[in-house]
Amino acid sequence: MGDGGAVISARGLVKRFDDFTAVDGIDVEIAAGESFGFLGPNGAGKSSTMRMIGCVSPPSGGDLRIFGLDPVRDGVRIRSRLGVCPQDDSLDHELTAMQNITTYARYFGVSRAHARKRCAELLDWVQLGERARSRVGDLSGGMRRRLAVARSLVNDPDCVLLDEPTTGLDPQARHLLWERLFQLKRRGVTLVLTTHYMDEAEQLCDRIVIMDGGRIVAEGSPHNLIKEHVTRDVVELRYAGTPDDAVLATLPGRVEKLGDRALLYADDGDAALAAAHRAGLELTSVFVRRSTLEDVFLRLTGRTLVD
Ligand SMILES: Nc1ncnc2c1ncn2[C@@H]1O[C@H](COP(=O)(O)OP(=O)(O)OP(=O)(O)O)[C@@H](O)[C@H]1O
Repeated sequence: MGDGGAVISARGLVKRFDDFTAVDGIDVEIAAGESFGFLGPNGAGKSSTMRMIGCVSPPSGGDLRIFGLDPVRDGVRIRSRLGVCPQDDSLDHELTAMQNITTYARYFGVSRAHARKRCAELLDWVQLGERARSRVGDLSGGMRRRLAVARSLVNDPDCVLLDEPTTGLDPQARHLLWERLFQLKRRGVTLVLTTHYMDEAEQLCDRIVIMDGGRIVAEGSPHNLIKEHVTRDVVELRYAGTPDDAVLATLPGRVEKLGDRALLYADDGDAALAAAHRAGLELTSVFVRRSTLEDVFLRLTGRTLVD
């Protein structure tokens, strides 16, 4: 495979659109069997990176290897081992669920007889067996996402690229899809996904990079990133009016002001909460929670992921 077993290896990877740089020299190494995420807000450069990895958009600079191969020269060989689930499902809404997958299977040279069996198995696996004959236009958003995932597996790929797999889905549909992705992970399939949902990154990924403005601002396991960049707990303080900065400065821990609320970062949230009550702030609501990747992003960029 080359690159010491790396499925994906990028060095100084760049993507430019005319004079705009969408991906600005990133280094990424993804090992076989890993579940890896690109986390970042809209416009961070996640999809541009995925499209280069998926061999649909050539890099403007740097070095990229997938399975040790060059995506520009060896795109066909790479794609035969990759599953790609793009952000816009690119499903044909006039065709049935089954037809969407069988058509795709033929691109990969799966024989007609075998394609039918394989596609039926995949539809069952994503719980769409009973909707095989339904037109895609009649399926819900969650069903379409599951169909797109099933379709990306027709060639039995070693690595699956999922661009925002659950954006726009309701919680039940997201959890069903997550469960299926866990199954793939357990089978040893390498998963590479983009997301702007921190809980998705925390749930699914062994390791993530946080992207902002085309660059990587942090890398590590979700657990370690939180440990490294923020405290264990956060107290969310909502207040009436404008709080006195001098009072906020007396609170134990780092304070981050965000519009109508302040975040108080402290390892012992309950003690910090008690101190906030004692400080005499005019609070309308308070609660203590564990720090998340959202807090890491805020710490590193000064912005929230959903800005
Ligand atoms: N084909 C293109 N031509 C010009 N600019 C582009 C093109 N594709 C992407 N961009 C720009 O590159 C930047 C990064 O876009 P990209 O889609 O990679 O971000 P993203 O992190 O995936 O965000 P999103 O979650 O919105 O998809 C954006 O500012 C976008 O407008």
